[in-house]
Amino acid sequence: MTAHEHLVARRGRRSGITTMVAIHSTALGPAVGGCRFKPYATFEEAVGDVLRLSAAMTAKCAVAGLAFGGGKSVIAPEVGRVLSPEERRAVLLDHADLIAEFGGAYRAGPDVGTGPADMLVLRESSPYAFCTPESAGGTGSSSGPTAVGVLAALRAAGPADLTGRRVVISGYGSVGAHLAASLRAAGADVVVSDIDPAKRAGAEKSGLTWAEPEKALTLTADVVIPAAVGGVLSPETVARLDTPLVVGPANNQLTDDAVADDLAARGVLWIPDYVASAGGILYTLSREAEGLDHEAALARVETIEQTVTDLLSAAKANATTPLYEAAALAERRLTSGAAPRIP
Ligand SMILES: NC(=O)c1ccc[n+]([C@@H]2O[C@H](COP(=O)([O-])OP(=O)(O)OC[C@H]3O[C@@H](n4cnc5c(N)ncnc54)[C@H](O)[C@@H]3O)[C@@H](O)[C@H]2O)c1
Repeated sequence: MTAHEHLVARRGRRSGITTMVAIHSTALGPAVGGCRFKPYATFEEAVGDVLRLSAAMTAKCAVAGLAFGGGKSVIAPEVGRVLSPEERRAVLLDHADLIAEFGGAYRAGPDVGTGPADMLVLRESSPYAFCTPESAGGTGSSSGPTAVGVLAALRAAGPADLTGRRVVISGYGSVGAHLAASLRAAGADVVVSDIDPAKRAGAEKSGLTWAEPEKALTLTADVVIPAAVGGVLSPETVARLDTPLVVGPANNQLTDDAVADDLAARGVLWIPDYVASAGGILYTLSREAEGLDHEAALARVETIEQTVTDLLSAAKANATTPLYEAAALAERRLTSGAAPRIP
């Protein structure tokens, strides 16, 4: 894929905290991507993350059929620093100024560490933030539609009937909780896991089985769903997987693209994260940028099922992996400069 178009990092004039915006591609339209608010051990680590995540957004939008490009932004307070509400607001306003300088070429949404209320603060400087709270006219959290998209991908790749099937979800957060509820309602035996032990009681009360986080991904299961952080699929973890299928919303699950070949060699079907996790962005942009209503936007999220079906057929016909076919599809759309409008 092509090189990045822009990377700007700035120390905020109000907060003194470093924030950055990376635009990977605007070939199909303005770059969209979440604003991640988290401490990084080094500046280079934050830069690496924003570059990787923005490139994944280009592929996510292209494969989803959106006329948008890929971007991402990061707010990186020093490790261990606890921000007061005033300091948090100050750094968000600093970041909003940086976003405004791009004149709409980058548009932010919530990501790890930010939510709809933060998007409202970003909006104070420019209109370039999605997912403000519903009370403020936005579409709020996109975790529900993201879960709907993961379930659509699972329908294309997994067992037709989930009754009694064991599904392990690593990360019992917003998307993980939506998925757990839907999968349990579909009759699956759902195991959840999270690094936050406070979530255990609620999970067990909802009829879910709890697993320790360090073991979750390698449990014997019909489906494993990474729904926490990136970088969880490495050559070492893949060698210990005991499942035929991995599909989930966590961004950048592979430590390296070559891990997709390790997964295939072990007979594990892995649905590329940027394909399975596109439900949130599809829903949000369909509503907020294209003016579709709730039902029409959700119907667009469901198109992920057909996208995954097509990628699996292509991978079978060409003896490749779904990642190879997804990357090739993104590249074709980026080179032609057109994202086909998906109804
Ligand atoms: N929310 C969305 O619309 C959306 C869209 C696309 C992709 N994603 C990605 O999906 C993932 C989940 O998103 P979310 O909105 O549910 O986030 P969230 O922050 O609500 O939940 C993540 C959960 O993972 C837990 N966690 C963190 N590290 C863990 C570990 N090592 N093992 C187990 N649990 C761990 C956290 O305690 C938290 O409960 C993230 O990677 C996010 O980037 C989310």
